[in-house]
Amino acid sequence: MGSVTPDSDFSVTIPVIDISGYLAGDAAATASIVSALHSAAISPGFFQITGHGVSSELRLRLLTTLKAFFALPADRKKRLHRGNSNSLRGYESVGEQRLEAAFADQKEGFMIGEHLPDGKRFLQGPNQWPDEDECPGFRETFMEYFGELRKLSKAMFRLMAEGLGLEKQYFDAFVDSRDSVTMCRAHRYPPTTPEQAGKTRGIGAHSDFGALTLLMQDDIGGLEVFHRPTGTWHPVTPVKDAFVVNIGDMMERWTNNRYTSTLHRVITPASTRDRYSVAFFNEGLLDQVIECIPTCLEPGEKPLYEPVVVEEHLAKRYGNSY
Ligand SMILES: O=C(O)CCC(=O)C(=O)O
Ligand SMILES: [Fe+2]
Repeated sequence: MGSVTPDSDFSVTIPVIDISGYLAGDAAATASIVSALHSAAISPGFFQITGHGVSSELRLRLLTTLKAFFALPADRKKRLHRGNSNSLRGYESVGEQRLEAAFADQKEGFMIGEHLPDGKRFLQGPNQWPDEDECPGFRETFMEYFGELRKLSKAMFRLMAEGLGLEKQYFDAFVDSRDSVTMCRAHRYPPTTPEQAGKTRGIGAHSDFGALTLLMQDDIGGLEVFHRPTGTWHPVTPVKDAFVVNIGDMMERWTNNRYTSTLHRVITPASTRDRYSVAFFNEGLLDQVIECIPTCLEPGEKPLYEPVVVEEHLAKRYGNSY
């Protein structure tokens, strides 16, 4: 994927949507939130949400404990390597994932999910954690955040359901069952030099595999989305207190391409500071069949995709990226 300098007179707008009216139960506000979200999901497939109710205290506490975790000695982190896990839980060092063939991602990560002690299925299983005295509060804070993002995800799916003309509980079981697969990965992107900036990838160009991603990013910047018609890259500029939300491949397929799963990447800007982000991937229920949602088909229109089971779809996509 070549990098093209954006035209000076062309930019992609990433809408910022305040969802507080919906959370407060305001019907008029909800109608306009549903419509803003629906059109953002169609294009550009990325938006940012504010007024989401996840406290700044929790977000800051998570960032603080993440910094402490990534600052642990390498051998302590490697003890928690995701290679120990059947469900990709745990630590990965810089360069281990490759989302764009020509570049090893310049990030380190730590993945958690719902703790399922006897996980026998794909992506299901126990988490790995550092000892409490090594990294006080890390486990508790990360799991508290995980629970909050689960709740917020359910709200986002309800808004999408309304936008798609479905009953609002349509996705509830998919997103919020005990067995719903949700992978949450924290990242640290080491700073880069002016010489290296633009030549390496924090994370290579990719689209997300699952249905919907909620991302917390700090104020460094570097996340970019691809505009296919012009072949140009555009920043997702950090907005204070906002989560970035994007449509993944599963939702694109489910909606018969009504919603767009947009290619994105992270170019680590030249900086003296690390960049931190935390992605929450809603991957759904492994046995769910993803098959064109009825309201996404005009009379006479044909589904673009064969039905696929979530587990098969994810196994293929995760397999290709590691
Ligand atoms: O760190 C970011 O800003 C984006 C991460 C991302 O795209 C991913 O993990 O899929
Ligand atoms: Fe992504």
